[in-house]
Order: sequence, then structure tokens, then C-alpha cells
Amino acid sequence: MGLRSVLSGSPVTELTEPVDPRFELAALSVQDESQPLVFDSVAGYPDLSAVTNVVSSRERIAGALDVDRGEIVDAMTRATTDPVPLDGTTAATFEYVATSPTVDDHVPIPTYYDEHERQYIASGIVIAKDPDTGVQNLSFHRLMYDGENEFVMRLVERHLHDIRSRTDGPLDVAIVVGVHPAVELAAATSGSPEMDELEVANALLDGDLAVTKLDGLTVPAEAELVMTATIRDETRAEGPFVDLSRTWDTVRQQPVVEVRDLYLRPDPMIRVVVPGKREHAHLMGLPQEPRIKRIVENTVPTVQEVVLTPGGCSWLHGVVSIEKRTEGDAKNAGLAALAAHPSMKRVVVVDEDIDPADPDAVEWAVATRVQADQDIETVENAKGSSLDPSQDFETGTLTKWLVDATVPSNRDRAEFTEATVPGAAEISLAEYQ
Ligand SMILES: C=C(C)CCOP(=O)(O)O
Ligand SMILES: [Mn+2]
Repeated sequence: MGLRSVLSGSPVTELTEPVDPRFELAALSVQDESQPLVFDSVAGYPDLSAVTNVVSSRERIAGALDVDRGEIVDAMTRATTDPVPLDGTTAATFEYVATSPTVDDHVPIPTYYDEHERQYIASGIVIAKDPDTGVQNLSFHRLMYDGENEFVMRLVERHLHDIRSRTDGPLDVAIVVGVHPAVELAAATSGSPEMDELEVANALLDGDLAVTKLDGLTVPAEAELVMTATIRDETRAEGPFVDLSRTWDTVRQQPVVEVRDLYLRPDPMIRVVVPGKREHAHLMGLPQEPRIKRIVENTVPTVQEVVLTPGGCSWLHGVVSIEKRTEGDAKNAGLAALAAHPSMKRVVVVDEDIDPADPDAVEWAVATRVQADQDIETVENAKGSSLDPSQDFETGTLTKWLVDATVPSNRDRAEFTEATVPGAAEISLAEYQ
């Protein structure tokens, strides 16, 4: 099950005119994010196509995982709780192309936002093996193209950073671009170091993930593009880059990645993720929700749902709904959520009658159920997201806050319940026309 399997049999928008990977491709991709956009012709690259907006809607994600839209988070929870071991390997669909390649001679590396931006692969999944446990890790890392066979990779202080710090000398990895959305969602999951995200993807695909061996690593057999590479000790300036916050991320010294071998499927379809747009938000934010819910559940078992809100970049703001048992539950649920996802700066806790995915409903709860002097708590000097432009960049800290927008336990719930017109939810104008 590869990338192409989710494009056949469901609507996609197909463009036949040549598209320039420098800005034009990104500009077209944001015209309509409701379904995948296939570029049959990429200027300068006659033998390939490109695709973006593959997971721009929760409906498409649900379709890719063969679940209902409302079951996505539970499917992710099940897959991360019970990963499915990989059962054997198969032949790769990709073929060897070149050693030490000048990468953008072979594949387009887009620019997205501005003249001073560099070319970036924002859809690359890095596969590495933990030197101590042998467990593989998959994670997304933006890759700034630095010419010939070199990139500079944003290496956030998470799992891959930890693997690299425990590896003596350069770290050999594989970089895959263009895989099934289940592999992308699994790679975007920040799970425990013991969790092999390929097994999470295999669980999401009911054991049907085809994998193959490459230079001692296990990689998706149907990947469109694979690069074996080495993360070197050398660092260079990486950025500026527009990331999930939709603001320019700062420039940092980051490790150089040297591409050893390039592999491509025949007639490859190059996977493009436009940074800061909807599918980037889905890939980053959605996999965090089941993990946050699992952690909040340890404190408040009656947690109902967790949503990282698009208005909060699907990363910095969240809403948690609970069935409140006792006063104080909401504050505990908020504290647990902030701890579960350290990149989150604000969490609003609502009762179970409020849809956390509906920003108007959440604002209505804040407007009618919050007294700021009692229901808002702040946590100063906490480590926030590196993507948050409001942070103190010297310390990397900021103030986090939680809002208890639940009905006070000592008040009558009926006073805070939204009135509805009888039958309004069932009746329809069509019946009277
Ligand atoms: C996309 C990136 C750089 C991940 C941001 O991770 P965080 O600084 O932990 O919020
Ligand atoms: Mn991991």
C-alpha cells in the first residue's frame, strides 16, 4: 500500500500544464485544499509528476485509513498502543538512480514563500536505527537544499536528535518521500523511543504495509523516492523557513546531511507538502491528539476529546472536553494536556456538551462560563514550541495558560445550557417547499 493507492478511486484535481516548482506549485496548491492536487507536468522534469494536498481533509485521512472520520483518533490510538510487527520483506518498487547525486537534477525541490527562502523538501521522513536498542525511528524533518548532494536538516531535540547524540560519529539514515498516508501519520507521531513507527503504520494498514531492506534499514517498499544519507557532524545555517506557525522560523546551526544514493520509482510521483498549510497541520497536529488524550485520561478518566485547533496552528492551542466529576477536574485536565504536548501554549477545557472542534462553541463556553480571575491559570517561564514567535528566544521559554470553561460545580447546569428551538435539529425547510 503506497501513496498511489489513495489517489485512485477517489476524486483528485489533475493539472496538465507545466508548473514551476519555484512558488507556482505552492500557489496552486492553496487554491483548493479539499482534495489531492496532481501536477502531471513539472517544469524542467519531464519524466515525473508531483502531488500535494493528499491529507488536507480529515475525510481523506479517514478514507486512507479505511475508518469513519470520527474514528481517526481512536484508530491512531489503537495503532500506537498495539503496533503490528512487520512480517517479512518484499522487493522494492523503487530503482537505483545515482550515487552522490546532484539531487535537484533528478527531482524538483520547491520553494514556497519568498525570494529569500531556500529550496526545501518538507515531506521527507527520516528513518534511523537506535544504536542501543536497534529499534527504528521515523520522523519528519524539513531539509534545506544546499546544492549537489547536500541538505541541512532541522533536527528538533526529539527522538532522532537523541539517537544521533548516542551514535558515535556520523549517522547513516534513509530518507523517504512519497509513502502511504498511514506511514506519514505514523512518522508524525511522537511516541515512546521503543515504538517503531513503521509498526504503527503497519497497524493502521491492518498488517498490509510492504517493506524492503536497504543498507541495513527497513523502508516502505512502495516509496516514490528514497535517499540513503549520512547525518554528518558538520553544521551550517538552516533557514529561514515558514513552518507550522505560518511565520518565519529563525535561522539555526543544524547538521549537514550528505546523500549517498538516490532511488526513484519509474515515473515517480514527487510528494510535496506545502509548509504551514492544512495538510502540514494535519500531519503535525492530528497524531498528537490521541497521545494527549491518553495522558489526560490518567488524570481525568472522563476526558471525552482532544483537539489541536487549526486557529492555533494545530500545534500551539488545544481544547479538551471532559465530563466533569468534581470541581478541579478541569484544571487537572488542562495541566495534564499542557504536560502531554509541551509545544501547546494554551488549553481550554470545556464540558462534554461543547464540541471542542467547533471554535464558535468553544468561544461561547468561554463567554458564558469563565470568570477570568478564577478560571485562568498561567505558567511562566515554561519551555514552549520552537515555532512560537512570541517566545523569549534567548531562553526558549514563554508563558503557558489554561482556561477552565466548564460550568462551576456549585451552580445549576441548566443556567449555563444553550437553549434550542424544539425540533430545530430534526426539521428541514425542504419539507415545506
Ligand atoms: C516542525 C518543527 C520544527 C517541530 C517543532 O517542535 P517543537 O519546537 O517541539 O514545537
Ligand atoms: Mn520515535
